[in-house]
Amino acid sequence: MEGLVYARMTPRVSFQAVPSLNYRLCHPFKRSIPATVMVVGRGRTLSVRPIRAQQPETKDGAAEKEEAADVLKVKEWEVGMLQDEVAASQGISIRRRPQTGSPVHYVGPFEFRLQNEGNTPSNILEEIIWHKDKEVSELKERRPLYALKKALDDAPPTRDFIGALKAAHQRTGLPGLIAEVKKASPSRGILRENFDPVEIAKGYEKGGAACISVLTDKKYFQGSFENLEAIRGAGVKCPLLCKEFILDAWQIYYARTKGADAILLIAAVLPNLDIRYMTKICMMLGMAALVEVHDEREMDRVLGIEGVELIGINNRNLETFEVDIGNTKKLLEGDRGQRIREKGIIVVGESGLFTPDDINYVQEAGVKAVLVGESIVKQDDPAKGITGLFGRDISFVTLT
Ligand SMILES: O=C(O)c1ccccc1NCC(=O)[C@H](O)[C@H](O)COP(=O)(O)O
Repeated sequence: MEGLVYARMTPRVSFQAVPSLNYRLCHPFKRSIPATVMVVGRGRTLSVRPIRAQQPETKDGAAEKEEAADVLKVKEWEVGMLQDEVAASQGISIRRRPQTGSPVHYVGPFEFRLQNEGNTPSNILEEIIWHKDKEVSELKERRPLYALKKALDDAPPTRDFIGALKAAHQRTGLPGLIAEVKKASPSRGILRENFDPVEIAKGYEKGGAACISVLTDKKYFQGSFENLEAIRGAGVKCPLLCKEFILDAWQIYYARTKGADAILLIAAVLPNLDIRYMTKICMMLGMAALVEVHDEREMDRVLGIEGVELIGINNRNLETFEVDIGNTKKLLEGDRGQRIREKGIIVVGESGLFTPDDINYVQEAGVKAVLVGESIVKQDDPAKGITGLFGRDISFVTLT
C-alpha cells in the first residue's frame, strides 16, 4: 500500500538521506530548511524516537565540519547516482550503494528508521557490493593510494597467470585448473571447518593445479588478505588470483601489495569503462584480469572491451545461487564462440564442477581452464580431490 508521511523538520537539521525515484525527501542535504519532509513509497516501516538535543544556531567549528561532511555526502551521492545510471544503461541491475542512504535518519531530536527499496538490497550480490563499497571507502581513508603505490616496490614479483593456464592445458590436454581456497560461501555455508589455507594451497599445487584462487572477503566467505599473503609467503609457486569484489582501482593495488598475480572483475557489477580502466591497470602492474560473466548480455559487453584476455563464465547465478553448468555451453555457442576463438581469449568455466564428466562437458563446450572450489576444498586431501575431479592424476600427465 502506498504510504504518505509528513513530518515537520526543525531548523538546522543535518540530513543523511538522499532522494530516489521511490523515496523523496525535499531538499535532503540543505541545512536550516524550515521545510516539510515528505516520504512517499511502498512497503516501508517508519519509526521515530527522540535521540538528541537540538543543536545551537551559531556556526561553530563542529557545525562547519558537519556542513562540509554534508557537502561531501551530496557529491558522493551524485557520483553514485551517475555510476548507477551508466550501469543501468548497460543492463547492470546491481546498485553500487543504497540510493536513499542508511535506513537510519536523524531529524532534529528524532531518529527515523525507514526501510524501503532504496536502502534494502534486492539480492545477496547487491548486499555484498554495498558492504564492500563501505569497507573500501574506510580502507582507502586509512591507506590512501599514494601510500599503497609506494608499497608496490616491496611486493613480490608477479607471475604469469594466463601463461600458467595455457602451459597446463598444453601439458595435460585438459583444462588448466584454478583451484579455490574457500572456507565458506553465502550459498553453501561453511565448506571446511579445519581450514588451513597454506596447507590447502600446497595440496592443490602438489595435485597439479595451474593457479590458485584465494577468497579474501571476510564477511561473506570467511577469507582474508592474510591468507593470500601467507600462501605467497609459504613458497607456493602457482600464480594467485585474488578473489574479491573489486569496485575501485585502489583494491587492485592493494591486492598486488599482498602478492596477487590476478584479480577478478565481475561484469554484473562493473560498467564497461571500469572494466577497461581496471584491465589497463592490471596490465601496467603485470597482473591478469579474469572478467566474469553470467549471461549473453554480459558476454557481449565484455567481448566489446579492448584488452580482455581471460573471461570466466560463472555457472552460478550470483543473485539466485542457481547453478547450471549448461550455462558455459550456452554462452560459447555460435558467433560468440567464434569471436572468442578469433580473439584468442582463454575461457574459464566456473562453479558447480564436481566430476570428470563435468570437466569433459565444459571442455567440449570450449573452455581451456576451470575454476573449482567446493568439490576439492571439501576433501581431506585436496591433491586427491583434484585427482578425483579429473578422473586421473594430473600432476604428472604430459602429452606425448
Ligand atoms: O559461492 C557463492 O555462494 C557466491 C555467492 C555470491 C557471490 C559469489 C559466490 N561465489 C563465487 C564463485 O562463483 C565460486 O567461488 C567459484 O566459482 C567456485 O565455485 P564452486 O566450485 O562451485 O565452489
